[in-house]
Amino acid sequence: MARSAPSSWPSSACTPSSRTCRRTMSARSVTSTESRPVSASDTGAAPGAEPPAHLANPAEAPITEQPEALFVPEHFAPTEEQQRIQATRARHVLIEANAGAAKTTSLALRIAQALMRGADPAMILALTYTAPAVLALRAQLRWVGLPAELVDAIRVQSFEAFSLEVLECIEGGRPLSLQRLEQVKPYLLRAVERAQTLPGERHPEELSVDGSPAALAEGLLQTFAVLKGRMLIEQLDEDEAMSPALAEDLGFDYLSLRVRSAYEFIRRGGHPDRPEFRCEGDACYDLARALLRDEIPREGSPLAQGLALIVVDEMHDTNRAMFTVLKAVLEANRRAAFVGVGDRDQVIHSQAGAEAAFMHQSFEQEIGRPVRLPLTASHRFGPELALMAGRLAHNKAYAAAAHCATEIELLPCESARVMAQQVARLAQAHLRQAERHELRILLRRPAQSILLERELLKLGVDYRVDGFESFLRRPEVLLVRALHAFARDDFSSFASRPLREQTLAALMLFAGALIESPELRHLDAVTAQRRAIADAASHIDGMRPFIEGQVLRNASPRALARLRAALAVLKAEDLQVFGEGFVRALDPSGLAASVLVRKEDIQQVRDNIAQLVQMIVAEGEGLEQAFRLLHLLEAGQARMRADPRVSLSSIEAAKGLEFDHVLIPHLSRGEFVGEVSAAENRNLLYVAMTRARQRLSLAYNPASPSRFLIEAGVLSA
Ligand SMILES: Nc1ncnc2c1ncn2[C@@H]1O[C@H](COP(=O)(O)OP(=O)(O)OP(=O)(O)O)[C@@H](O)[C@H]1O
Repeated sequence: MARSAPSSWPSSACTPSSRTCRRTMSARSVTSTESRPVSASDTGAAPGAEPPAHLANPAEAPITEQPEALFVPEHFAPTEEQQRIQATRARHVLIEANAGAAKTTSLALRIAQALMRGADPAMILALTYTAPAVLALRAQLRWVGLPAELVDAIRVQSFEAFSLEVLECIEGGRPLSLQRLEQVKPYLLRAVERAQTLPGERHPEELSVDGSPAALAEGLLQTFAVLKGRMLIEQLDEDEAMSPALAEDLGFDYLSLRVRSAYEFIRRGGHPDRPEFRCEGDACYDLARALLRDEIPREGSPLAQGLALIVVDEMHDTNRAMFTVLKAVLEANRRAAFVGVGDRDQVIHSQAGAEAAFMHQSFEQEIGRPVRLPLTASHRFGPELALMAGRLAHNKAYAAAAHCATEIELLPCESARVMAQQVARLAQAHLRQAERHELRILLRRPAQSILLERELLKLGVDYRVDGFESFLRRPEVLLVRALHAFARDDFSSFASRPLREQTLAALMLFAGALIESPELRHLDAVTAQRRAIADAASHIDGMRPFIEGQVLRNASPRALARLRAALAVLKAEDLQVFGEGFVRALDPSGLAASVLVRKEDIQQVRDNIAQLVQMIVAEGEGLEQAFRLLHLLEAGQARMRADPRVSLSSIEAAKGLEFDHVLIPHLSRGEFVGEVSAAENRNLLYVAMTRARQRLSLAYNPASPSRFLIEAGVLSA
């Protein structure tokens, strides 16, 4: 039976552009006889009966006795499981399924179906945890066959971006946005001081700090992220005074909780309407907090957006703050249907309070009993990889669709250098293939890219980096390059303005310096620095005076001693002196520890500089030539094509995406680690492996392979 898309779309919410979109879509999506009609019985309702409350979704279209036309995607035939998700009218639907099991695709089909039913694109809201997940969902919306302008009209946003938009609407403006943890550090130190000096403090003995409070910064910020993500403080009784015993009950120390409340006081202080600043995660937290305190008016609430469909991708990464926002959005849009998808083995943000429970008991208790629908097989990769991924994820069952096959390749390499060379050759061979396939090299830590990038550049392989900077642009590498230029008084290789700006910012960061300028005194420190750097970087001759007049003059005494010692080594212009003495003189760990916050970032600086020095020494041609080579490499990199088929990235940046060929190097003991729990490292490898479509290459040192390779059954014990 042939069915056509509805001939008349509801006009109330129709904008001119969405009308155009709909016309295009209705022409494309006329269903064929192949489409399986999905009846109300799929969702538990008797055909023709009044929809029970748990099915109500009149915002999309009224339920009629007519069997419904299904949207037909362009490039593939949805499975019955996918069609059931697409056609469901259940009010709340949750889908928990393995990586690659078509969760995002099924959300895209569900959205297309809502549009078929007459929903305006503006009535659809898709929320995700990360920016890559936003891209992944948009890509699948296009893949199922929705026209580009229609996809653009659908709101696909991270919880943070959505919350920011809502808050802006309430607050009438945006507060300062702090991107780097280092920008937050001065506020943090003020908060420690405030907590320690607050009159009437009942437990001052709990607040004393041995040594510099700066050393506490990382731990404090991590604690804040968990407290905010979990909204622990907001769930306490307002009259309950904080005490060491209560802090212990909550699983935190008293000092962290007191500093947190001082920090929040400072962050909110000064502005009656909005906080002074926000950093990542704060918008979602602020909105959730305002909701819990009933500060968002129900009448005319900015959350009441007349939505017909709300979907959440990567729901396993939801934390309490996001869940609070989601609940309120559902509450304010009661006619909307909801579909959430996730995979508990992909939780890689537990540090921000992510919990798979929001797809289970919390959902059932606080929102309602959902209809759970299955997606049983991977459509991304073949059975061998599915088996490995299943073993890694605590031996869970893992099926693969019949059309998938993935080659698994093992690359034993006896050293990091050999590994870099082999991976670079593989990338070179990849680019020679006729097909425009994409190779993604996934790294656990950015420092692992240095040798590899050097080899890629040597072979003239175009590549892109995602999730971290190319090593040539990392602040610590720019610092070393700028010190060398300063020592020789030759800045000719800093020809581009953005490079000069990045370099001066890196120097200010490591010097621990603040801009001193009478003209900029009226500005806050962040804005003053941005202005001063923009001014100095506008001309190449501005580099030296800025380094002398701001960096070295305002550096902290300890940083200054390190920078001067490093300059003395560089002035010797001797490769051997450099190789033996540079790291000792600069003391990268000490330098970084006094200005950076996260232990992982401090280790990155140490590792990056160590790798850089090793690389320069290995070139073996003299110091000046080695630095010239760095500049040439950078110039070569700047000339690279815009869409290279080889990319290097962090695993976090690849989450939710997929690639024809995935290569994971450094799968050796002690190398696939970071400042997270063993469980989260395992999840990171699970996410990395399951991004592969046709080929997965795993490189490791055969003398000491990672235990994960053994647990996944890739290697025998
Ligand atoms: N019915 C189908 N037939 C063929 N391929 C399909 C089908 N459904 C989905 N796919 C493809 O399967 C792959 C995996 O789908 P998708 O990205 O939706 O999975 P996912 O469950 O969201 O994955 P992850 O959780 O790992 O991000 C995609 O390449 C998608 O285009």
